[in-house]
Amino acid sequence: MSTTRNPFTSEESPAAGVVIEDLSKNFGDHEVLKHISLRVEPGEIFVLMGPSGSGKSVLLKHIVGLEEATSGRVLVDCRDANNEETREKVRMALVFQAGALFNSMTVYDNLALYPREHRIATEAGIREKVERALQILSLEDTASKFPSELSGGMRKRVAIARALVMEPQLLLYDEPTSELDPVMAASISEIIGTLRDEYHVTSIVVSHDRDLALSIADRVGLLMDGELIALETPTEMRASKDPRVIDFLNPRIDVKNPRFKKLET
Ligand SMILES: Nc1ncnc2c1ncn2[C@@H]1O[C@H](COP(=O)(O)OP(=O)(O)OP(=O)(O)O)[C@@H](O)[C@H]1O
Repeated sequence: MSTTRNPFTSEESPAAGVVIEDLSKNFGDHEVLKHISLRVEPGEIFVLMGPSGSGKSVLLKHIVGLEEATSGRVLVDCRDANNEETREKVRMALVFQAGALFNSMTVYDNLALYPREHRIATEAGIREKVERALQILSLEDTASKFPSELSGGMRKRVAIARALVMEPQLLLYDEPTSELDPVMAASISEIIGTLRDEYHVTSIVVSHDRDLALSIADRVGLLMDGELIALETPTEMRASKDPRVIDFLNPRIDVKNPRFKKLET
């Protein structure tokens, strides 16, 4: 089993793997996920892509135990994802689309919130962890600022720093580069890559960002209409002959025949 070199202490802790076995999910008679099977290895960066509404967020929710499978199962670090004990035993951190920071608290207090609530260290120990996380993400100057005073890209970095303070075995990102300019998006991708390379955190990233997926992923999964139609390395995906993969990665803009008109008729 690969291990996570904890960035905050000398302690070693196992990076968590994820196993999804024949997972299906229905909401009423809407089949949102259809017989999904995949493994994310400890220390891997797995990027899940797919068109809007294809089921990416629902799949992520199954991994963090927020949705229950209609059939099949999800294991995190060999434990049932829906089991309450799994959330206590496996340190999972989720970086949300909008960052989900508390606007009434400084950046420092946002980062210190989890370790304070869970009494995982003394105040001096918490300071050390928070300062280390801010340093990893080059955010040292923002500690006393409020989230509203930061740019969108900085807020995303703060959200990642806050997740790091939890010393996660599994980091899940939901659209980490959405609403960012291409340079900022590239820097967030680099950070995700660095965390894998230096600390061997397992990362699952839901993203529409083709550049992110093809540059930092170990493997990419492509969901379409609830089906996992491709599960490949970026090199394999670039060379794919599947027209659905080619179309998704290289969308053509056809002003004479716009897609939304097709949807209306
Ligand atoms: N709680 C729910 N009840 C009913 N339907 C739901 C629920 N959650 C999601 N869905 C439906 O499941 C489908 C997949 O939704 P999901 O949010 O996973 O898509 P997505 O791929 O993450 O899309 P986007 O890229 O736009 O975020 C959608 O049709 C959505 O309406």
